[in-house]
Amino acid sequence: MRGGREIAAVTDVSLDVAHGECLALVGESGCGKSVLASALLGLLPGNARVGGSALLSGPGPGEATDLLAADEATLARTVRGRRVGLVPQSPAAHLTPVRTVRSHLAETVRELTGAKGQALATATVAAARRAAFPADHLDRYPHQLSGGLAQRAATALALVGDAPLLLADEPTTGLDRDLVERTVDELRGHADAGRGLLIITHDLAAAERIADRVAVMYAGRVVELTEARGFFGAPGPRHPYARGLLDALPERAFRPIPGMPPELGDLPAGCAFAPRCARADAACSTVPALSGTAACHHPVTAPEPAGCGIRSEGSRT
Ligand SMILES: Nc1ncnc2c1ncn2[C@@H]1O[C@H](COP(=O)(O)OP(=O)(O)OP(=O)(O)O)[C@@H](O)[C@H]1O
Ligand code: NI
Repeated sequence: MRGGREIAAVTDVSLDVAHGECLALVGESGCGKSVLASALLGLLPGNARVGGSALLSGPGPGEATDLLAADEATLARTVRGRRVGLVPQSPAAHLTPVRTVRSHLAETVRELTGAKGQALATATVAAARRAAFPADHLDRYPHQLSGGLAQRAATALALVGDAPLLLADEPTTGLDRDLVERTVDELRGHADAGRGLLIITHDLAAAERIADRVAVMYAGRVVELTEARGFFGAPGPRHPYARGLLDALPERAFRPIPGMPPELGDLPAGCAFAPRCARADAACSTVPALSGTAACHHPVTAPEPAGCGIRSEGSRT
């Protein structure tokens, strides 16, 4: 909310992540990805309103906790770090400035595993190694870390608890390509061990590398939710926006989606993507429901020749 206005940052989202599964949440900046992750962990500012439910299986067999209904004490004591791990989007902001990375990691390892003494020291170094955080930088303070190192420290912290669900919000920001791959492979390992992984990323190559399914958000809504293999390969995305995201990649058509995402406080009536979409017509004045895998009145049904599907006005680079 700005200036007393109310903004719907996330609307009508329905997602699930299974044990052993990696779901990648993608979409342009400002579409609501981080708000969704923050809502699940009770980390939204006090003036935010959240409706609906978010069920996390456990703690016992056949039980589930509604994260949106849970009180702060429950979230702080039993959920955050233990049942749901978080790699936050701005890791530097989550590290205490006056403590070294070793001290941060050791505290988390002690809290979550009970390790003490030499075992704690060894486990702390091992936790850093999991996220490719260099052991000889463990005694640095947050302000002495590059963006990439702060990112790795945050990932190391999030992995310590081996939580049944891990939310990783842009976990590869600031990393070189080889470290991107190493990091997402480590995250994938979290899913391969039977846990759930929701990765939020701009990096479609990283999503393609590790995701089982992909959810595409646009202006606060999930517009496509589908198997990663068919999304990145054939037949490709069905939503024109999702198709545009892939076509914009340098290694694909390198053709940007024309225009800009709408302001969330000033959404067009009907399909929010219609003003940027070559397929839009009168039907798009109503919001399309997610039916099948895409929320679109005119989903793409077959691969299209280059130049179709996206309105071609605007610059090409
Ligand atoms: N505390 C807040 N007060 C007002 N608006 C907010 C607040 N937090 C987020 N928003 C708005 O909610 C929208 C969604 O933001 P969010 O951070 O979830 O986007 P995102 O998809 O994660 O983008 P990015 O890829 O840049 O991280 C944005 O338009 C943002 O301006
Ligand atoms: Ni974000």
